[in-house]
Amino acid sequence: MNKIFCIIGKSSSGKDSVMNELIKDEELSGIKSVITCTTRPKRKNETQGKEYYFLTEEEYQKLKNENKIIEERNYNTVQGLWRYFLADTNQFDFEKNSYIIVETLEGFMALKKAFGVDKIYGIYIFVEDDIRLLRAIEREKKQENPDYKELCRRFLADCEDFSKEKLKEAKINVKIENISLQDTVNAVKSDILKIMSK
Ligand SMILES: Nc1ncnc2c1ncn2[C@@H]1O[C@H](COP(=O)(O)OP(=O)(O)OP(=O)(O)O)[C@@H](O)[C@H]1O
Repeated sequence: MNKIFCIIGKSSSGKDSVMNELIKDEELSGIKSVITCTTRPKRKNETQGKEYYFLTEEEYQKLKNENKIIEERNYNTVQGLWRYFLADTNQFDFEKNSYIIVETLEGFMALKKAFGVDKIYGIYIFVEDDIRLLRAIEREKKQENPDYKELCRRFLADCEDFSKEKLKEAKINVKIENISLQDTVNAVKSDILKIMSK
């Protein structure tokens, strides 16, 4: 059954790393990536249209005025307001394709509301906080202008965004621990193939 598969997880849990491996996998070539938009600055190793469409605040305002935003979340960061949003529903054709997207918990809930519970499948990627923080610091070190203040803000915000209560309420379909990246990718892949073949 075709669905939108949502990869969900805290900051630096490994969502993008998992996603990058899945989209390269030929067995999953029938699944289209849903690329969301953001107004946050592009990181050094990111590519326009790959991880996100990096748009300006003006471009966001235009889409908003045209009622093309399905769901959005906004963060007041130390570098200013960063928006993350999904625009335009026309891209989904469940007769033909399944889709995959990296989502927040709120985004996952919004998609269930917009498309119905049966169409949305949540995959929660997690790793213990100590490992996650170390991975976040290592990733940040490689940036041209490392922003450890923002890293800390996001780390703390995750505690609230992914509280036990919210995770329970969201009813995510499956939870997978990201110790070895390859094992995680394999687990996610086999779960997706199982669901699609039903
Ligand atoms: N299994 C793993 N073992 C070691 N390092 C990993 C593993 N998975 C991911 N990483 C590394 O951890 C860092 C965070 O991973 P990634 O950027 O994929 O996380 P994310 O969940 O997409 O984060 P964010 O939401 O903050 O963008 C990256 O530097 C990545 O290379």
